[in-house]
Amino acid sequence: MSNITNGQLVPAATAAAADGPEWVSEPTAYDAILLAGFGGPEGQDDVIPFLRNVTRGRGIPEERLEEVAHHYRHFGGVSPINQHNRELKVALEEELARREIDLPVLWGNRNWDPYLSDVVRDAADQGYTKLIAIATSAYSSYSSCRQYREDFAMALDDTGLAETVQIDKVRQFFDHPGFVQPFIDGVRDALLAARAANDGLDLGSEVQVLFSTHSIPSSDAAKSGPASRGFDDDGAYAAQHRAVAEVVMAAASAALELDSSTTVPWQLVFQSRSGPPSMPWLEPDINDAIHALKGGPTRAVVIVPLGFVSDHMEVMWDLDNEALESCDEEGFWATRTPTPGIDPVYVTGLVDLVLERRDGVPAVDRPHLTDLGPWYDVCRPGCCENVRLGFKPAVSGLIP
Ligand SMILES: CC1=C(CCC(=O)O)c2cc3nc(cc4[nH]c(cc5[nH]c(cc1n2)c(C)c5CCC(=O)O)c(CCC(=O)O)c4C)C(CCC(=O)O)=C3C
Ligand SMILES: [Fe+2]
Repeated sequence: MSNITNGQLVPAATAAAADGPEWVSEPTAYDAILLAGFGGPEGQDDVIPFLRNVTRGRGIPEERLEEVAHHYRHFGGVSPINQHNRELKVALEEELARREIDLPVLWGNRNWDPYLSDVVRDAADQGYTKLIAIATSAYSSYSSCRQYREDFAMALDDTGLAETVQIDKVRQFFDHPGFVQPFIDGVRDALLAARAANDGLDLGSEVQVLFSTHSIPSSDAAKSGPASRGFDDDGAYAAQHRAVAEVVMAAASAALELDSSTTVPWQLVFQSRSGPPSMPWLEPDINDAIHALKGGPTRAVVIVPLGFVSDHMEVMWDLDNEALESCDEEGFWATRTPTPGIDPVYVTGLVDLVLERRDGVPAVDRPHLTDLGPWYDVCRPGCCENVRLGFKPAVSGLIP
């Protein structure tokens, strides 16, 4: 049976109504999990070809590419991200075995070996034709959701397997407890450390928690999420981050038993801006936000990599190197909290996401920590469109 309609791929079982309560897809007998990563270089010779893969047709200025190449070169041309995904694959396999769930985990990347096309071909060779994808990306936007869906469609097209292999994708998991809990633990521990290291620190005024995520072009932000939800100019992308940050602050404050009159100051900031300076991207930049704290009551800064699932290059360079240095310049005590990585609560949560999808668990029974969720199994028409690059076929989305 074909799952291509109007040039757009849709899964065999799609939600009936655009935004109705019945948006959950039907139970599906998946036969394998597709762990889909970003990919990264694994040696100096890989750096330039990798950057070309990522930025093809994107209008990223040459200076920016040279700068980013330098970040990779500094670490021997090796991004830690592939190793993270190898470790995550093993952790998922162990969790599946522990729960006696018979689903193999196949790993493929968008931008580097092992490429998605090769993995999809291998899957079909082994007889796996109903894949449930976990992309290592939690929020809604072109770069963090739709681009994965387009690359799945491209892999099916490249391999000629669009008629044979179905690729569905678990919902965006920004507000799933498995993803959020490691950030809550991290903020709690960081606030304790800040208090221990700074005599008489007033958590209600002298600390600043900076929730950092990848900046994206403002035009992508505006299109993130379904138009029908009526998000403001920065779209679902910013709204989801703000909502999760609120949950993290409330839970960490509760864990520290702060009295109800103490509100720890926090803000959402953006990092790793790329693209030409003339193109608007989400702001403020984390370094500008740190410098802007100068002259105020702030003595300690807690940096939370809320937009990232592991300590990859953007975390190692842009946060651990640049942002911590900005804090140092202003004389602030500073720390960076962990990413989910292979935290058991995160790994368990990812397996739960696969099972709720396999079993068609009703929306009301799906764990979610913000009012925005639980997010959709199947993306709404036009969700996370890229107005710069134009329409491309994508799996796991409803037809416009
Ligand atoms: C939202 C978002 C995430 C988070 C969601 C997710 O995790 O998927 C993310 C993750 C990542 N981004 C990564 C690397 C890069 N991203 C680039 C470029 C871009 N990212 C963008 C957005 C995002 N990116 C955008 C809008 C661009 C401009 C080009 C375009 O319109 O597409 C460039 C080109 C150079 C530059 O411009 O910086 C590189 C090298 C790595 C791997 C790191 C490693 O190797 O450890 C990871 C995990
Ligand atoms: Fe990126």
